[in-house]
Amino acid sequence: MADAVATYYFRPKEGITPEWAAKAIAEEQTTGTWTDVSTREEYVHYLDGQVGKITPSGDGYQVAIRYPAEIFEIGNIPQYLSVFAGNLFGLSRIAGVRLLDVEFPKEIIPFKGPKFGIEGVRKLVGTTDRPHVGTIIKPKVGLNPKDTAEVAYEAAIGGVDLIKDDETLTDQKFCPISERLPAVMEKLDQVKSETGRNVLYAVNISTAGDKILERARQAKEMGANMLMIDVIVCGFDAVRVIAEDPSINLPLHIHRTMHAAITRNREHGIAMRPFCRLVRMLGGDQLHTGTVSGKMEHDMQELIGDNRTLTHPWHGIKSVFPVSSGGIHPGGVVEEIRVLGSDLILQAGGGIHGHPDGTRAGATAMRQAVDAAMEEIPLATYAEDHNELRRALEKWGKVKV
Ligand SMILES: O=C(O)[C@@](O)(COP(=O)(O)O)[C@H](O)[C@H](O)COP(=O)(O)O
Ligand SMILES: [Mg+2]
Repeated sequence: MADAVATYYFRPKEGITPEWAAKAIAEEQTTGTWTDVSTREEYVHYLDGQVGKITPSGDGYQVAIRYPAEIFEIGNIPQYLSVFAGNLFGLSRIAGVRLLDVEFPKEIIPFKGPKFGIEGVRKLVGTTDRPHVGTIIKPKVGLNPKDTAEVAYEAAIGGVDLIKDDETLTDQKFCPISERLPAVMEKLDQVKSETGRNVLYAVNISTAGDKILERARQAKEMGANMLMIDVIVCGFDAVRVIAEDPSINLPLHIHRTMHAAITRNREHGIAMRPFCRLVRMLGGDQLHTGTVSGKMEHDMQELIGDNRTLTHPWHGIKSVFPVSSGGIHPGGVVEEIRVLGSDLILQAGGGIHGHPDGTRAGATAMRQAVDAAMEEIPLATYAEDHNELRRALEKWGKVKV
């Protein structure tokens, strides 16, 4: 069986050699600890982590550590994470260590991956190559089910392909799923009969581990056409549980709220790339990865690589739609598409509901910006005879990255 290979950036503390630090990581994550122990029988050494070539990188070093496939309990994602992303982060003689990526051999991926993927989601929405436009209901929380459905209708009739709950909205008393979901789906049925367009609504089913499957099944019963999971706070395996359930068969929109506590620090933590691989193998159909023009901290080269990890051929597993979200507005759309391509979901909350003429105009302005980009017409030119876009550019301007 092929091994898994994890690549780390690390910076040893003063007086500690990179060789010592790399070995400490490999030991800590496999059969070793801080001192030699008499109980480590010869026959366990086939599970030892193997330190690869150490190369200088910025203020620190990069190293690839090989983990024998036998160390993994096949299919147990929490156990996988404990090996390549476990205690190593706490080792005091290492000033900082960041997991950059993991090469997973097929043998340790007994999962089916996305049920829909980019192709399947495009089929549901009826597109072939243009980016999808999505919106997040704003304000994040507080609206009652009736007003939520009204906002959803305005965004859908304005042209969005996707509507989603915000990451903090679940089943609170002021907007219970049992009222919100049917109300929104009724409005989307109305949009379908008025326009022929099939708009997806990602209802947020994030909840406790022992409840999430039942909540997903109930949402399906209530007519959901897409589900949303906050993967970091729910746990990666929650995605697998929902994706693998044959009775659910709905596309999964994966939000990564809390990720930045782990991914943002370039000296210490876990980059987004390993999370992209996990979400892809476990069955997420869409995943937030970041923007090049928005409000959240981002690194363009890392982001391009993360999106490639979701969309490029990989062990025969379906692709995942990257979601560019967070401070997105029509003035940034052209740059997002120029840098990240058109297999992309451009998602705007403030950038749609903050439009001077309201949600419907905001949605239309986003679609117009996408059309301008796809037809390679300068945004300002396109805005001359597209009023919604013109008004958006007046308010937020154009972005250049
Ligand atoms: O709450 C928000 O901020 C958003 O709804 C965006 O709203 P706006 O469009 O109004 O900014 C999303 O949660 C972020 O995109 C998450 O960040 P990321 O995609 O980086 O995980
Ligand atoms: Mg949000």
